[in-house]
Amino acid sequence: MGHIINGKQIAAQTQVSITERIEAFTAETGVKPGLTVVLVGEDQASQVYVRNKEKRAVAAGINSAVIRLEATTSEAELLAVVEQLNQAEEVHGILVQLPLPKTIDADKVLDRISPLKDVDGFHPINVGNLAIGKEAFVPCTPAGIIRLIKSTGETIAGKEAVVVGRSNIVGKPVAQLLLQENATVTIAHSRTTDLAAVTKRADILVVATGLAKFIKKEHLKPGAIVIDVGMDRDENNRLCGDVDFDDCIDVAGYLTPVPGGVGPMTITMLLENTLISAERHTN
Ligand SMILES: Nc1nc2c(c(=O)[nH]1)N[C@@H](CN(C=O)c1ccc(C(=O)N[C@@H](CCC(=O)O)C(=O)O)cc1)CN2
Ligand SMILES: [Mg+2]
Repeated sequence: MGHIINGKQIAAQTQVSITERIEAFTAETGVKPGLTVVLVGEDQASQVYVRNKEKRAVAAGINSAVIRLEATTSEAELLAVVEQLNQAEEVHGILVQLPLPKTIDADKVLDRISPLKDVDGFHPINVGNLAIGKEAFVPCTPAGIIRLIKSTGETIAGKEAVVVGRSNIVGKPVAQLLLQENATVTIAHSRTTDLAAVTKRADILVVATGLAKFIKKEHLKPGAIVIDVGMDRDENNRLCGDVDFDDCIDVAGYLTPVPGGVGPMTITMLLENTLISAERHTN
């Protein structure tokens, strides 16, 4: 039976060390890292995530604020809010919660966030800097995935890593990070011919397809580290991942559960990015 990677526990442990670092930073500089999250509309899941971000940020010693805007907010109004936050000295991190209402062009909004405060790592400058190995804010979910892989104690360098999914917020950046760790990286996607032949090569398999229980044991190399980024609903409307956990746990070497795997690390990495931003803004 494979080991379950307990993301909830690793996230909590990591939060303790980030809290200590924030405490030391604030004691030394008199500056409290500041994070402002902007939430537009009534999306139920987003409300929960934003509340969790606020709670965990406060617990870590971050000055946390949430700006809640009506679903009818115009793109121009949202851009004006972002502009204000770009100028606000006490705000080190800005995060606009996704998804945004369809009436707003999300790319336009993300492009307007100062790259120096872009703790989500979604701004094209940060995306580009990550790709060329320069200092960048690393997107939170991919950063958390690397921590979870490292928590196994296995080396990444030289391993075959396969990422299934090519989104800008998970697939592409996690592939960049695995490459930085000297893995041999393949990105597979919905148009990949014979997916199982590709995934079976993977010592490290990261799955971000959005398809419930899509990956079965037939897709795995025995002993692989399998990271499930999915947040889907099964036939009983229960939260599940892109990997069929029960089918795969006996073949995988390590597997993240859903819930309790990748998700909790996303917020932890946001706290770390906020601290990093405060450090960069403070001489
Ligand atoms: N601006 C951003 N928007 C969104 C991001 C993001 O990183 N930046 N990611 C997701 C939402 N998200 C954080 O914002 C997020 C999603 C899920 C979790 C999490 O801990 N999930 C739990 C399960 C929760 C449940 O029961 O529903 C888990 O996996 O254990 C944290 C953060 C989209 N938007
Ligand atoms: Mg999870």
